[in-house]
Amino acid sequence: MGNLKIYPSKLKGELKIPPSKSMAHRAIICAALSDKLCRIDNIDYSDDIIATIEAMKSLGAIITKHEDYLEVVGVYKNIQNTKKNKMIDCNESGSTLRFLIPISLLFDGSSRFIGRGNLGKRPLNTYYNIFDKQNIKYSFKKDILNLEVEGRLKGGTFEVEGNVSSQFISGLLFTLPLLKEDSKIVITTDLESKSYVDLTLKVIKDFGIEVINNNYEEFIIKGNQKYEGRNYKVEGDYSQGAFFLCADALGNEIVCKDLNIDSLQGDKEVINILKKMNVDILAKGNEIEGKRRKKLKSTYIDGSQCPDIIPVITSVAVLAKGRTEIVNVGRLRIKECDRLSAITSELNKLGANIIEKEDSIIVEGVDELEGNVEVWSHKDHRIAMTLAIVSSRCKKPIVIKDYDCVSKSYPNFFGDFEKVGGISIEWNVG
Ligand SMILES: O=C(O)C1=C[C@@H](OP(=O)(O)O)[C@@H](O)[C@H](O)C1
Ligand SMILES: C=C(OP(=O)(O)O)C(=O)O
Repeated sequence: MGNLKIYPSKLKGELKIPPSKSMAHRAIICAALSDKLCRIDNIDYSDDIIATIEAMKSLGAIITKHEDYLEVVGVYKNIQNTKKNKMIDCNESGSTLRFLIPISLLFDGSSRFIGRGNLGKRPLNTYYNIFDKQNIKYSFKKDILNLEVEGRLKGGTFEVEGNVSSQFISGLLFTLPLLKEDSKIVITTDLESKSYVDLTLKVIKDFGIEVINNNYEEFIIKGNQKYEGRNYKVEGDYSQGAFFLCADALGNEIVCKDLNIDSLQGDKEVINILKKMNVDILAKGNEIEGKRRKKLKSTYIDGSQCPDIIPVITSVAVLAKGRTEIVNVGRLRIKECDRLSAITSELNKLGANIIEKEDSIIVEGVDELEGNVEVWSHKDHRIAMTLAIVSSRCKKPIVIKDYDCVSKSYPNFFGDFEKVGGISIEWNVG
């Protein structure tokens, strides 16, 4: 994996923010389960999206990649005729894995799920509990993803915790409408990452599926429904736009294009958080820009609903006056790496003052960051991108080790970074 040396520079210009990874996963899945030929526009072929495309192909959908759109022939009519032993490589994508496990149980034969990185360590117990109740056969290895499942999911009542990963709820929401029986999902704790459930409900509805949402406490799903094929355009990604809006908060001048101000994406919360920190947000149509007032102000942040923007928000808090407390973020430990520990150690190497607690982090703002060190992405795309953005405020250059993991969600991140004036060179640490 490569290392990149970044020289501090002011970032300035306009960027088209890439399409939403979360919305793209959902649109591909719905199209691939539908009864027609669908065209999905505005697709970025990140590693995670490629994993979902390949996974749906393994289940029998016919998917053709074009430069900026995807052609999908849904598998609906052939659901009984797929290969008996299916292999689904999720790479490092938690969404692909947790969405596809229940979907695979619509099909005959067995499915083996494999993957890389931290994926085998991310929790799946919610599904194992369901398999035990429904006598679905499964076997898995500890820590390395190698899960084999075989059986037919049956409708009924599914009790699911809401505070491990919303991806289990999404996975069931995709699958249960296609069963013969009616179903109900009962959420047994507070629901975190709620907006991702909203995104699932929105996209399945766009493809013709009806679900009754009783205040996020239970979801009522009639069986025997059908995904109606249609064309779909994926909107811009707030989780990625957040990097450049936070760059604005750090004193850069980037206009983010293609962000829908009416989006349901939970990471749009970056706007409210930055406003609280003394950043004016100027929105004109689909263009958004942050303008920092004199001094960044510390604040109190609840990260339970927007985990993916917390690393980059922390990098803003590092340079805000006073103490910022970021709470309810324990689930960041079960992402591509332990993100709480990674942001604490790497930003502190640059000169930040962050204390890591079990479920929160405390940031005491500093006036400047020294840089002049090697930092590590922990092979996590959101840590690599956070470190690149904060480098613009370091006094001296930094080296990011394993920077190329950005391909998981934003393959052209460093291309865009360079486009707005970022200066970097490949660096051989030796
Ligand atoms: O459904 C989705 O698209 C996602 C849900 C979130 O996961 P959790 O629900 O596990 O927080 C988020 O962190 C992930 O990047 C994408
Ligand atoms: C955690 C992420 O994705 P996933 O859960 O799909 O691996 C992410 O994109 O930050």
